[in-house]
Amino acid sequence: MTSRLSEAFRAHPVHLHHGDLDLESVREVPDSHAWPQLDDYPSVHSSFDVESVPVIDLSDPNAVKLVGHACKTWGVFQVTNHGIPMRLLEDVESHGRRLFALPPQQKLKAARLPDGISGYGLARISSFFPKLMWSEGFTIVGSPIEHARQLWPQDHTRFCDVMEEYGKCMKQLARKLFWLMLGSLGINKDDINWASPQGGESGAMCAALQLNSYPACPDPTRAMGLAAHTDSTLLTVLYQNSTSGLQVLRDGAGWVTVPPLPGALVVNVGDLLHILSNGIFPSVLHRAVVNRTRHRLSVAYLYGPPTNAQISPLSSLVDPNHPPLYRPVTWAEYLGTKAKHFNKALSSVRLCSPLNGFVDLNDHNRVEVS
Ligand SMILES: C=C1C[C@]23C[C@H]1CC[C@H]2[C@@]12CCC[C@@](C)(C(=O)O1)[C@H]2[C@@H]3C(=O)O
Ligand SMILES: O=C(O)CCC(=O)C(=O)O
Ligand SMILES: [Fe+2]
Repeated sequence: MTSRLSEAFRAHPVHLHHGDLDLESVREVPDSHAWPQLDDYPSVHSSFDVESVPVIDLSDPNAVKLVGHACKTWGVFQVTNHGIPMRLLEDVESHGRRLFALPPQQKLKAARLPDGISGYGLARISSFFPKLMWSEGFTIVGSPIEHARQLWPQDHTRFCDVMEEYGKCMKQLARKLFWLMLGSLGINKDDINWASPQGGESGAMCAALQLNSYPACPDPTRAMGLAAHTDSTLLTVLYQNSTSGLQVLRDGAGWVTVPPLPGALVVNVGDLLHILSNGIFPSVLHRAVVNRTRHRLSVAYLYGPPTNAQISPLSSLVDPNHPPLYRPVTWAEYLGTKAKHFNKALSSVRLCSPLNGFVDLNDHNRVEVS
């Protein structure tokens, strides 16, 4: 059976009520958006006493080693000298702003369908929480042209052109990052048949572009921008504007803010790379918090394998002391599992071998069997 990324959610429709609330204009956090226990872990802001997310210069001759270390210890890092022109980042940001600044009724014309993947709407994961998040999103898979026409009947091409160019540049960067990450594990292009430029027999690599908008919030201590999650990707490349909000969960340290650095991009390991690395790279839990005075925008490039390629722990990382921790799964299947089980998706594909002793979840450590 073959399927496309856009079909991944056919079997798992989510019916989210978009509501009539315009977050831009409310003066107080309404009950529908008030989260009772926001701080399940203490929040730390980068300061001298706390380690911060690594920043890696991609032109550094040591880049492979640095990337490998960051992936093993954090599952996230920032990159500079990544080759994406600043002008393009600014254009994507301004077109994103232009989209979210449209009147609510106009945006809803491009609403994501319950069983669809692209379009405007609340984060898919909203259905798992009793309270709504303080954000709006717009997801692009393939061409955004149909939705853009709904948004701007007279003038949709500028938006489409910028997003298309951004997608192309991101694809190259994501590919480069993917091979740097795997290179650090001693894996090269001959070791994975589905990852050749044409995708071997299973088709080309797939991706989604996610624009996220977080309006300023009258009481950020009670609202959640985007609830804690891991990405169902191989890796994600995130552009965040100059307003901070992204936080990653660090073992033993709590939530660590990833500070926006001008021109830098945030790269995180997703669930599928965690599986591929047989647990060596943690899929980092992250969330977005909101700001009292500033509107925040982020753009995530969610990079994955061909939708029907079987992803399983790489054979060179498996031996009697390191049994495979996960069963093979396709991206299409995994997205369905995520739609159903959300943060338990990863443990649901974990092999419960008596050897590895039912270790649950993305435990951030490889299980050593002696
Ligand atoms: C290719 C993807 C990956 C998706 C689903 C689909 C399109 C949109 C992505 C996100 C983006 C926002 C967080 C997330 C958790 C969500 O709700 O939508 C992501 C999800 C995933 O990584 O699972
Ligand atoms: O806005 C952010 O910083 C995080 C966005 C994110 O995690 C996502 O789109 O998957
Ligand atoms: Fe994410």
